[in-house]
Amino acid sequence: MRISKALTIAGSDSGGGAGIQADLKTFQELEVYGMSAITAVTAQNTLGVQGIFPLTVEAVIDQIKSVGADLHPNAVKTGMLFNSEIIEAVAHAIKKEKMAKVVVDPVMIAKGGSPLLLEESVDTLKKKLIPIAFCITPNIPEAEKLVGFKIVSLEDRKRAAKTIFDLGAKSVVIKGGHDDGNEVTDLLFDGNTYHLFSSPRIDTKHTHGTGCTFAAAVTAELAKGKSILEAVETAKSFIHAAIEDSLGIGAGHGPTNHMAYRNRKVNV
Ligand SMILES: Nc1ncnc2c1ncn2[C@@H]1O[C@H](COP(=O)(O)OP(=O)(O)OP(=O)(O)O)[C@@H](O)[C@H]1O
Ligand SMILES: Cc1ncc(CO)c(N)n1
Repeated sequence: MRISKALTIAGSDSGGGAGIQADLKTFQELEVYGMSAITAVTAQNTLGVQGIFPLTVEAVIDQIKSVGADLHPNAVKTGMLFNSEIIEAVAHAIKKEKMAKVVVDPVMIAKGGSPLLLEESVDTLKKKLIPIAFCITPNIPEAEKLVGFKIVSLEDRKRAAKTIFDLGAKSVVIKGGHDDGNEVTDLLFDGNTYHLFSSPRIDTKHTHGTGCTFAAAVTAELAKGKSILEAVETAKSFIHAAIEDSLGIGAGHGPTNHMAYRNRKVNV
């Protein structure tokens, strides 16, 4: 059996709904072998982030090197990177290991408001990581930080996607979870065309880790050799099912159900 392989370079969420844990669960559900390089350990649950413990640059680099030297991932995802030193080290290690199909989820702030990236590190992200991204998946507030203007209309969002594309990413998805309205629309710009992916907005507070899960699904599909258009389409279906069938655990913003997409396929 030839299995596709994906590496996530991200923070650990002790609550299991976001970060490394969400990524590995998503890879597994999409039948991709998952590997991890942990950048920071967070003490976190559905109520918020209680502690952040970044790893040393050496620890982060060594994990990426170990995976690169032996397991050769078909695609890579980055999530919480926390500071400029880690961003630079990750960008350098990805290039050195010649890893391709890099999906950058520019994680900045957790749902409860805790910073998962230092404010001063946004510039490093733009200069070092975006130029090597095959795809970048900001939500609306993250995209605003990257481009420096407010995103209100669809035209603003298209202009923002083009601006981020011009920083060097091969494709850009600006997610619509933070927009309002009855529909949630994600916008993909692949350098030529703007594609819209819409679904009904699910009325729920259980959206912890939706961004990580969506980007991990894109990464898994790219690892299998799918096009960016196909990968985003599958990721949108995956996250919609995961939110719709959420597990209802924890007293705050609960996690999504990573098993929902597979269960639905099995039951049709
Ligand atoms: N209420 C909702 N109903 C349906 N789909 C949603 C909802 N909220 C988010 N999504 C989908 O989930 C994905 C993630 O979008 P979102 O903008 O919430 O990301 P995010 O803010 O990065 O998430 P995170 O909470 O992990 O930081 C997108 O594909 C979006 O369309
Ligand atoms: C570790 C980690 N990464 C990303 C997010 C964003 O959802 C989070 N809450 N925690």
